[in-house]
Amino acid sequence: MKVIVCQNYQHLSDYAKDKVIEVINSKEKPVLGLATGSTPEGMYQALIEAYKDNKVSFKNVTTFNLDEYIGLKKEDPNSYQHFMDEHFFNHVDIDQSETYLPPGNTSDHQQACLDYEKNMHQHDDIDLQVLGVGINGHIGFNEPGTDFDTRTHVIELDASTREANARFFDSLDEVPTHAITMGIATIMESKQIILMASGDSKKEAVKRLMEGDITPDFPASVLHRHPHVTVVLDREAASLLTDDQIDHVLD
Ligand SMILES: O=P(O)(O)OC[C@H]1O[C@](O)(CO)[C@@H](O)[C@@H]1O
Repeated sequence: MKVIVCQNYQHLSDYAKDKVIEVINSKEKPVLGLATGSTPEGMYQALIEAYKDNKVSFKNVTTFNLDEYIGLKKEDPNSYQHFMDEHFFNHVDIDQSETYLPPGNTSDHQQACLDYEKNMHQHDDIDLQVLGVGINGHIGFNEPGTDFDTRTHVIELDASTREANARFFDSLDEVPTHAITMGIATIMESKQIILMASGDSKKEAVKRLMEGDITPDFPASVLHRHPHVTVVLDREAASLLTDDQIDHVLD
């Protein structure tokens, strides 16, 4: 696991943008794993700007998102489909029939999980998976206690996750109680992973990631078992790390 510390959120977003472009330019038909949440917003904005400057094209890119709330329609402003459309897909030349999210509003969610996995297997493995991390260590919506061998599945959201995400809804009651998420085994099949964390609220999670045991109680810890993970932090998120836990501090 390589740990990079950037000076601020903009630099972190640019670093992640460069990584995505490098992967896209290294393959004829790249497959990206994408995340939602506040953390990757700056990266998406930087990618849109790079596209407008003719520095990258998404024409041949396929994307699989990590997760989606159960019970929200695609058009709901809080659905992750809506997030991706607004923050990224609608602003670049990606073929939207090659952008996939787990469906959160079907009559049979178990079948939807199987179908999502099947679809992923019909494509090449994910070349680069973008991850954020929850304050409780979740990756995707794999909450503490999730087995490391899980594939795409339905999960009940932790109270702390619903509270953290309530900022996007009118009230806590409106935050869905369940979601569909790629499983931990699904995520670990990606060829390369970049995990971003920004801000003071993530410093404890980052410290635990670097110092704690590898345990389902802290799902992000599984990433120590992956051969190609880059953790990109801003100074606040890295503020509890010691110098020897950091590989590079970028100017
Ligand atoms: O980037 P944020 O908004 O802090 O969220 C962190 C993580 O939490 C989730 O949004 C789920 O709550 C993930 O998709 C994300 O990676």
